[in-house]
Amino acid sequence: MKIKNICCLGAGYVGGPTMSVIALKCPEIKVTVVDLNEARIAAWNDDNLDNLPVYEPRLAEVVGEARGRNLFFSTDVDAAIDAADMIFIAVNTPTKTYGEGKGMAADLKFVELCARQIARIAKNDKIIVEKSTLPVRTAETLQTILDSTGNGVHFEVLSNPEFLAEGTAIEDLFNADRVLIGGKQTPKGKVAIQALVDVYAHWLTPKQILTTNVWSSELSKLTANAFLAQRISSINALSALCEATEANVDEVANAIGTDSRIGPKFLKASVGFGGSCFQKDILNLVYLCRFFNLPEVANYWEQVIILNDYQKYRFAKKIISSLFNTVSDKKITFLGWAFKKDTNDTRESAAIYVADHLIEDGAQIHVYDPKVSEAKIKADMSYLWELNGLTEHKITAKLKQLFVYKTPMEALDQAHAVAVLTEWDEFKTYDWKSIYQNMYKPAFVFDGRNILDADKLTTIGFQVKGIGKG
Ligand SMILES: NC(=O)c1ccc[n+]([C@@H]2O[C@H](COP(=O)([O-])OP(=O)(O)OC[C@H]3O[C@@H](n4cnc5c(N)ncnc54)[C@H](O)[C@@H]3O)[C@@H](O)[C@H]2O)c1
Ligand SMILES: O=c1ccn([C@@H]2O[C@H](COP(=O)(O)OP(=O)(O)O[C@H]3O[C@H](CO)[C@@H](O)[C@H](O)[C@H]3O)[C@@H](O)[C@H]2O)c(=O)[nH]1
Repeated sequence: MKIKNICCLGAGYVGGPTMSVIALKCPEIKVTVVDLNEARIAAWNDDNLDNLPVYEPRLAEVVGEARGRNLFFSTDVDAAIDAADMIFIAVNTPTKTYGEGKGMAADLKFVELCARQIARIAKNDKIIVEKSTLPVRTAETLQTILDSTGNGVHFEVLSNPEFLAEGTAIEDLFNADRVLIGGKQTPKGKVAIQALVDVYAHWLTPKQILTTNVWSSELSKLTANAFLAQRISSINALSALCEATEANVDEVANAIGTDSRIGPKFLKASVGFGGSCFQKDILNLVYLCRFFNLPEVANYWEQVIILNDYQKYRFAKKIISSLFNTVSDKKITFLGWAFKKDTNDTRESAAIYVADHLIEDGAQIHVYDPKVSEAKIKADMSYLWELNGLTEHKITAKLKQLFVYKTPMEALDQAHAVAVLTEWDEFKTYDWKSIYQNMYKPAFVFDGRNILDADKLTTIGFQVKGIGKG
């Protein structure tokens, strides 16, 4: 079966880049990405490619080539569903903030709405591809909804989780370690799996395309993120021990990473992992384990999150204790707000939680991030405080302790301390000598990413505190 028309529900960080790459690599397939969010779609259609709603290196180039040729962005969801023979669901699946499973389970309401809409519109057979990250056995729920509300057409549900990391999305899609496709082992299931394999085979080798049953595919996505996050929490746990013993966490990571069984990647100690996926997916895994009455397994994975929270708190506490146990009315400059470099995404960024702790202690937080806007930074804090039950009055008061700048030098002028929250390359290139001259003394640098040259900064006169450095 040859796919001619693809539709993707959800034009976010996954739907936008993945469909752009599919369109680029498969010029004979028409790809339409739809979203309910009109502003987002307008931004994807903006003539100025600098205004795309997602910042990713090389994304503008890919969109520029395919858009209008065989790549389209639209809010007409019904028309796109009707025309497609393969429909990707790439909508958000955040942690539930209400009701049963609040704070743990994935909120599947957006996915369910997609299934109901597809069932209502579809008049011919369609392949439905789960691209969103979903709890194991969601395909069963989708199939039930599709079959019981549909117009008698056949729906074949595949699981095709996405493994791209933000900041390297295009590179990850062009040269994926692997693409995973789970489907039913029935004749129709196998045809659907092959149809999706053929899409990816436009640019990936057979070795890069793995096929499994649906449940293994769904569970592999949660497992991959749990293992990756576990490595970060492991090295971050040891960073605390390094600080107490004068060992150097980067040296320890390098020493263990050269063991080919351990490997060097994902061993960078930090202020804590962020992003929309790790925490959400592990909480979801923990919830599933408890649901299946496996409390020991649940507790094991939950510790990865507990340690990550500890790491963010520890960083904030270190700033407070170093600044003579009070940050009240002191200017602390945050370099970086995004959850990692080369993205404008701030979801679950460590910066949000560190800022919360410091603002609670009376600090004035002055932020510069090369890709994150003032509105976004303020919205991130307001959202956290709303979730924590703060009144509007209290939120307005706390926002007065938060300042955002368009240039780093303004943010750094007359600061008591600098904290590096994101590992943007440009921070390494600043004129740290003149920054020092314009700061209160003693001038502190808290490098939450261990990216700055600590020896050089110490020579200039800074008091430098890295992560996991004694
Ligand atoms: N962000 C990542 O790097 C990443 C990587 C791999 C997997 N994932 C998973 O992919 C999924 C999407 O993540 P994201 O970061 O792209 O989310 P996102 O919030 O950036 O985008 C989701 C989009 O779906 C839209 N949407 C919601 N309901 C809709 C509907 N019924 N019809 C049409 N559009 C609808 C929203 O308006 C939003 O624009 C999640 O399950 C996530 O866990 C994310
Ligand atoms: O050694 C490391 C590596 C990462 N991080 C932090 O961990 C977070 C997540 O980073 P990364 O995994 O690179 O970015 P994501 O875009 O969140 O990607 C993860 O989550 C995606 C969504 O599920 C998956 O598709 C990817 O495979 C998975 O890497 C960020 O805050 C990083 O700064 C560290 O602190 N130390």
